[in-house]
Amino acid sequence: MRIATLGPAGTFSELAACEFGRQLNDYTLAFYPALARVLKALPQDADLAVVPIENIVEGVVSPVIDTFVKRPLEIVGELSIPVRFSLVANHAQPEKIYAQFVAQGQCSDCLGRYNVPIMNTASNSEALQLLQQSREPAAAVVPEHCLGEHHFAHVEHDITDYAHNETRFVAVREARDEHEAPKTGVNYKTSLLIIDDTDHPGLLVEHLQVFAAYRVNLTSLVSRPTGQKFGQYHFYIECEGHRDDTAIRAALTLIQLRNKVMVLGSYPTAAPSE
Ligand SMILES: O=C(O)C(=O)C[C@]1(C(=O)O)C=C[C@@H](O)C=C1
Repeated sequence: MRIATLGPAGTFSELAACEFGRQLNDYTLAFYPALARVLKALPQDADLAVVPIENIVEGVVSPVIDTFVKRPLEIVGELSIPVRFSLVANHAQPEKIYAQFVAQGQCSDCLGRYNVPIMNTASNSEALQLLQQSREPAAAVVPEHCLGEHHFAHVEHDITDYAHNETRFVAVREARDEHEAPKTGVNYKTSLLIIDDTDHPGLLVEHLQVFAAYRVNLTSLVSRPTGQKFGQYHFYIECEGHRDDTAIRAALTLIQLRNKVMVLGSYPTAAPSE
C-alpha cells in the first residue's frame, strides 16, 4: 500500500500516516510538500492519502475540506494525535519566525511575544529546514518530536496556546462505486457535504431539522464558501453512525430532495488520543 502524506519527513502527518500504515500489512510512505499535492497523488501515485482535517484549537483545515467539494474522494479512517510544539532559534533575538500556517494559529500567544514577521511554510518540517538554512537570526515553530538530535542556540518548549492540543487526521482514497457494509461492534462516523446548489431561505435549518427528526447526532458542522457569491456556502457535516443505518439513509433521502449531498464515507470513530 502506497501512502501519500505531507513532508518532508518529521511532520505530524508522517506520524499519523505511520499509525494508519501499522494497521495494514505492508506500506511505503511518499512525501509531498503541500496538502493539495498529497491529495493529488491519488490514485496514480498513491493508494491512500493521510491529511489533517481538524485541529482542536484552529478548527478545520480548509484546503482539505475544499478538495472534497472538487473531487470524488472517500474517507476510510480517522485518528487523533497529540500536537506539541517548541520554538527553536539560532539566536536569542530572532528577526523572523518560520511557522506552518496551521501551527501558527496554535501558538499565537508565544509568537505574539516576538514582534517579528512570521514566514508561513507548508509543513512544520519545512519550517525547521528553512531555519537550518538561514544565515540571519531566525526561529521556527517545530514539532517537539523533531528536536531530538538537533542543537539550537535558543529553545522554548511547549509553546501551544492550550496544553491539550491535538489534531485529527483522515485516511482518504479515490471514491469507489460500492462501499463497505458496517461491521458489528464498531462505532462509525459518516462525513458528508451538502452542496449549496439551490439556495433558499431556511436551507440549513431545514436540513438540521431532518437530522434532529431522525435522531442523527451531528459531531461537526462547518460552512465553507462556494467561491461563487457572498452568502452561498457548502456544509461539511460529520455524524454518528454508518451511511447504511436506517436513520441516516432516511435523513439523506429527504435532504437530497432539496440539495445535492455527497457522502464522503463511513469509517470507525477514532479513539481519543492519549
Ligand atoms: O506540518 C505538519 O507537521 C503537519 O502534519 C500539518 C499539520 C496541519 O496542517 O494541521 C498537522 C498537525 C498540526 O495541526 C500542524 C500542522
